[in-house]
Amino acid sequence: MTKLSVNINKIATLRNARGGNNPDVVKVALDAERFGSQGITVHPRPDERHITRQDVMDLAKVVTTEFNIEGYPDKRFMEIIKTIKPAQATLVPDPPDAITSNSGWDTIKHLEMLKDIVAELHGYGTRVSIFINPESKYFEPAKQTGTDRVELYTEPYASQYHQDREKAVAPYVEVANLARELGLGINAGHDLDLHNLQYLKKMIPFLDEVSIGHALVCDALYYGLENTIQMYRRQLEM
Ligand SMILES: CC(=O)[C@@H](O)[C@H](O)COP(=O)(O)O
Ligand SMILES: NCC(=O)COP(=O)(O)O
Repeated sequence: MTKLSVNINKIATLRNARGGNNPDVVKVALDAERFGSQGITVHPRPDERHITRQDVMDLAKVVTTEFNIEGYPDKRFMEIIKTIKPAQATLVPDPPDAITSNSGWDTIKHLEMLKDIVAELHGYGTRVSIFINPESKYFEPAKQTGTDRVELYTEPYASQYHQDREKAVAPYVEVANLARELGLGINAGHDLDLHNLQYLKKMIPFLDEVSIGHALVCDALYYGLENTIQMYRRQLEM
């Protein structure tokens, strides 16, 4: 079964726009779980443009599904993980000023650093996932880091989907099979939506988890959060 983890970054974006507590990210997370989300994902970026460190502390007290925290493994991020010991930490190579995550790790170049980070996170009892581009050369080194899973960076798939979905998905099928041969768990995320999700799942039926935020929150403006979460869940169960 492929789990849906709802990324609530954009709920915090809306909240921060007015400086109050509306929408309340804790309430949205609890409601998302009640509506069928099988995990909650957040990405507390250094500039706190959306999810803040305090949000993460507050959510850690109440999230009952899998709590997945994404981020660049700097001192601030590692302190957050050490403090709350979430179910999963997803390492992304984002520079502080990145408008969004736009690439996976060069696991060849950063192998030794990632090995140390993965070992430290395992010491906290946290599963580790490493954000990765669909390029085969990065997968054996990813395995060498000791990571439990990789997260396939799916923006290139999403951006090509409408032009030629077979061509768009091909590299992902190739590296997903390689990851499985290596004994790596497989997550996927970035720009997945109600148009492209079902085909990705069909072509990679053994996906462990998808984390979806931006498109899902946008869809919820039209369909409501409960209906939207169930629409995404159905895409994974077809
Ligand atoms: C790692 C990834 O692809 C996304 O989870 C990322 O967290 C999106 O970040 P923004 O919500 O800041 O665009
Ligand atoms: N890891 C991907 C994620 O959490 C959400 O990405 P997006 O759906 O906001 O693009």
